[in-house]
Formats: sequence, structure tokens, C-alpha cells
Amino acid sequence: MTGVVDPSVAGRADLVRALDLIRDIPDFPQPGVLFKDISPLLADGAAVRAVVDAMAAQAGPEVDLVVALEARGFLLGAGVGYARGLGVVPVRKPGKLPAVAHRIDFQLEYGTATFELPADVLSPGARVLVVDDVLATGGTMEAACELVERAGGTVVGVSVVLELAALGGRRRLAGRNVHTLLTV
Ligand SMILES: O=P(O)(O)OC[C@H]1O[C@H](OP(=O)(O)OP(=O)(O)O)[C@H](O)[C@@H]1O
Ligand SMILES: Nc1ncnc2[nH]cnc12
Repeated sequence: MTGVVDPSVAGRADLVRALDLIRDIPDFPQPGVLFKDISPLLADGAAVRAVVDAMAAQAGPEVDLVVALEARGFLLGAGVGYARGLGVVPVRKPGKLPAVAHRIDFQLEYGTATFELPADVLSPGARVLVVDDVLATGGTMEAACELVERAGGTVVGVSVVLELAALGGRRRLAGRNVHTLLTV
């Protein structure tokens, strides 16, 4: 996929190849949306390793917990946690968690959604990296950061594979430390 790569990606043939596996699916999940599908990247062992290692390397040394966003963020966040030797907390869609600390409703590019943070797994003062696949309008990431902060955590970075610049997510996350591998 063509776009602007992070300086950490430039010159890394394995990462460039991995990011090239992301495909466009028109009119999904609704007409007018150009969906960026990372499934081919996730299905390629070398690609997913290159991407997860790059996300783990971008995040600062101060991170002590990964928060991963349902659903595709789980796949990447678990890898980043493993690579850095850090725990992973899943932020989930409603009705999945047996014990909920905080809940938030939000809007994303193609609809509305709700996230929940599990109870008693995020300690106040935790320095959190929030991981997802795509940053579009930023509604999803902003809501996740809000949940972390309600629990007393500090969001020290947010990390995605792909940023859709025209949808303004980075502006919405102004003041936050946003890591992306590719911006289109
Ligand atoms: O920046 P935004 O406009 O908020 O959009 C980004 C979010 O949209 C997609 O999730 P989706 O809700 O499709 O969930 P899924 O991962 O469960 O399929 C993507 O995985 C991000 O989480
Ligand atoms: N266009 C898009 N492609 C993939 N994930 C998204 N999340 C929000 N908008 C998206």
C-alpha cells in the first residue's frame, strides 16, 4: 500500500513488503467506505512479525502495560506485549467482560460502538501503550484513552499500523504520542 512510511520503516524491505499486503475493500462495511483490510498481512508470518516488532520498538521504554482494542487490536497488542515482556489488557465490546471497571460510547468512521475496560487489572499509575490496527477518525482510540485515564492510568503512547490522515484522527489525539508505521 503506498503512503508515507515512518522513518523507522524507511529502508526496511521486510516492513515495506508487510505494509504492502494491506488491501483496499471498497464499500465495506457500508457504501462509501474504503476499508483497509490487514488480513493478508496478519496471515503472513514474516509480515506480522516485522510489523509487531516495529510497533514494539517504536514505543518508549517507559511503557509498562499494553491495552489492546477489540478486535484486530488484540492480534497486534498481544504480539507487542509478548515482544516487550508486558501484560496486555483487552478493551472489549459490550457484554463480553464478566467484571467491568468503566464503559464508554463513541463514534467511529462507520457507526457507533461501546467499549468496556475490565475491572481490577489496570493499576492506577500504569503507563500504557494503546494498540490498534487502524487510526481513522480517532473516535475509537480517543475512547480507549479515556477509559485508561478513568482507571487512573497514563497513556504514554498510542500505536497503530495504519493512519488514514484525511479522517483527522491525529488532530483528535492532539497532545498524545501517536506511533504509526504507514500513513495514507
Ligand atoms: O478511528 P476510528 O474512526 O474510530 O476507526 C478505527 C477503528 O475502526 C476499526 O474497528 P472496528 O470498529 O471495525 O472493529 P473490529 O476491529 O472489531 O472489526 C479499526 O479496527 C479501529 O479500531
Ligand atoms: N476505512 C477503514 N478501514 C479499516 N478500518 C477502519 N476503521 C475505521 N475506518 C476504517
